[in-house]
Amino acid sequence: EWPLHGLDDTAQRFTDLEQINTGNVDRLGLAFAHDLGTDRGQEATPIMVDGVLYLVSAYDVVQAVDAVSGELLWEYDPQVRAASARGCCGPVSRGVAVHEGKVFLGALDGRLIALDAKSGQVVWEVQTIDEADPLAVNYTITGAPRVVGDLVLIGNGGAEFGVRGFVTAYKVNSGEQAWRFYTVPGKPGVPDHAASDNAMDMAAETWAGDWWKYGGGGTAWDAIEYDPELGLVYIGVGNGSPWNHQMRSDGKGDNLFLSSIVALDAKTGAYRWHFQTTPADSWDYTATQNIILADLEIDGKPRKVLMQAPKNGFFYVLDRETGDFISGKPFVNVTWATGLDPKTGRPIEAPSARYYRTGEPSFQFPSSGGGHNWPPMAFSPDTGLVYIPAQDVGMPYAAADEEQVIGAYTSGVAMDGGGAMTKEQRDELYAGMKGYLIAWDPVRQKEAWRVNQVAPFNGGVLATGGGLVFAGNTARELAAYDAKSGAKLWSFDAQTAVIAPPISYAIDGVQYIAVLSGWGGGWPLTGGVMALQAGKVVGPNRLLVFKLDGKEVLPPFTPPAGPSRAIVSARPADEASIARGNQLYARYCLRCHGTGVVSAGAYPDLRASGVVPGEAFAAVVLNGALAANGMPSFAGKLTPAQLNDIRSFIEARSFEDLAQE
Ligand SMILES: O=C(O)c1cc(C(=O)O)c2c(n1)C(=O)C(=O)c1cc(C(=O)O)[nH]c1-2
Ligand SMILES: [Ca+2]
Repeated sequence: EWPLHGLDDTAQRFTDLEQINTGNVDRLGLAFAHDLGTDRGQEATPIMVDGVLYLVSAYDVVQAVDAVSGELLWEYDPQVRAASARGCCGPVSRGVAVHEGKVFLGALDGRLIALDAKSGQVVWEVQTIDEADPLAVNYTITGAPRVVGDLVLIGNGGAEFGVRGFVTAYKVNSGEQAWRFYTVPGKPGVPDHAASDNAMDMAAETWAGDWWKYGGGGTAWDAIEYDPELGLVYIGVGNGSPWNHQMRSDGKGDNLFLSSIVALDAKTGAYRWHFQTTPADSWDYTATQNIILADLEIDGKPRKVLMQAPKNGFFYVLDRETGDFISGKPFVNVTWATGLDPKTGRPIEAPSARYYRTGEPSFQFPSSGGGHNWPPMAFSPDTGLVYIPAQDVGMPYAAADEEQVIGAYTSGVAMDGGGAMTKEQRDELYAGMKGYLIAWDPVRQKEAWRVNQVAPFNGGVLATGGGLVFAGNTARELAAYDAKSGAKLWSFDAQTAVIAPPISYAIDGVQYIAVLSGWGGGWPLTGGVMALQAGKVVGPNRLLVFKLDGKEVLPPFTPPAGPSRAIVSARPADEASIARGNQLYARYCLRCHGTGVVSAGAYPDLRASGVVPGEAFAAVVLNGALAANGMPSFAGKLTPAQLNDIRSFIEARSFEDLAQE
């Protein structure tokens, strides 16, 4: 079975199944494919219990599927399409949790929902966000809930818009709240009456200014792990809100517990220890990335460790009993820091890194997308290696001078819609982008091997007792590699990108590999041209299940043609309007419609949208004509004059890229 998000409490994503192995993986074939019926990103780890796969696809649609036949047993749709423009990265989910006959779903709109595992009927649901909070509309849930004893834990996202992060534990049977832990302090003098109270007194000493206006950030939008032996829960905490430390905290203090791993008492939520990977985060360097527990021999002594490869580019090994730093080294190109203090693990920052101090734009690796993002890494105790879907992508950081707007992208970093860079600058940025599967030795803190991918932002990883590593990629494949050498032994044309992590299970003596295919999440939405590096990779979303000698074939698929024709016959004349439109586009539109108004395929390409030049544009953007499809109304946020500026910018980009001779 595959009962927990990371398979078991170690969350190593290592199955000891070995029927499929290095000697026969070339015989691996499709057992069945199941259409998910949605058209956005697939990020979830399926859960397999009692012969049933529990999936959650885009828009949080949950399905129970027979794990041998592929028959759909039931489906539950929480109806979150209208909320799908909330959050940074599309209507994605990283999975459900299944426990004693219940399926738990964290829905995009903030609800935690318990379903009956047999029927898919709702047993209970709670709204985890305080709807009276003026920042409430900025919250989302994309992560998988985690069951810990008789509690189910869930965090949230939204730190690109202005929120205050927290994790809440609910009783599995009733949905009654057991405890809540805030990750950053609230407004001074306003008590929380939460499990985090004492820790927040300590954390508040590391903040300055009036950060609570923007919430401060610290969202726990992905990793929550549990060590039953120690009774500790480990929470991966995200970036500051806004990113810009000057704007958030007057440029003062480490801002606990941003970009930290925090250990809590599993029963009460009380603080136990923390380790901060990026003090005073200013780059969206979350420490929400997946956490793996292992027992490693280090300097001749057995150590209970926890491992993480957060966005900031350093691979960390910590003592999971105490939070003590054991070791850390860069696993990708890192320019914002020159290394870590060998005793404390505190980064030694490059002088240019804090763009708000220098007043200069500062080009740094990794970008806000991270050296490693949410696609989970895996650890094989057989090889002693961690397998990381990693990347080198740089990014120009500069302080924003305009006022930040709650409810829009509120990073405090100057955003460019993709119109201000010269072609040379863009080419340089794009040429530096690389994606890898890196095998990392956590004891020696050294790379063992790496596979070069076609483009960055590739799939999560599964390691197996058959000596294999499975990972999808943005070049439309699921692939298997030799865990010792990285040699590519097998691949399958999935007709679309595979970014979700594969799982494995066995039924009646047959081992299966299962994965969701489908592209979405942050990169294809915002990346624009950059995200097209691997070509057009949006295709049918499916559950794909493989076994030895599987004989099924996918129906043929032809990717849709790209946009071909400009929507205007001349570039708009008003350059000032185009420039204003570039800024407005960056703040309101880019996160779905892409840098430079280039769609990587997940959403309509506005450069070729007949809606933009006509009357319908205002109906869609200001009056919510397509709200049911997830395109929200921007009434009250954008004036008709601003809409005109956005139109000018889109038309200019359309003419630049698509005008016919
Ligand atoms: O700060 C946050 O609250 C937050 C939330 C999320 C999310 O919930 O998906 C992402 C991020 N940040 C983020 O920085 C990021 O790179 C990211 C990528 C993705 C994705 O699904 O592809 N989500 C998120
Ligand atoms: Ca973030």
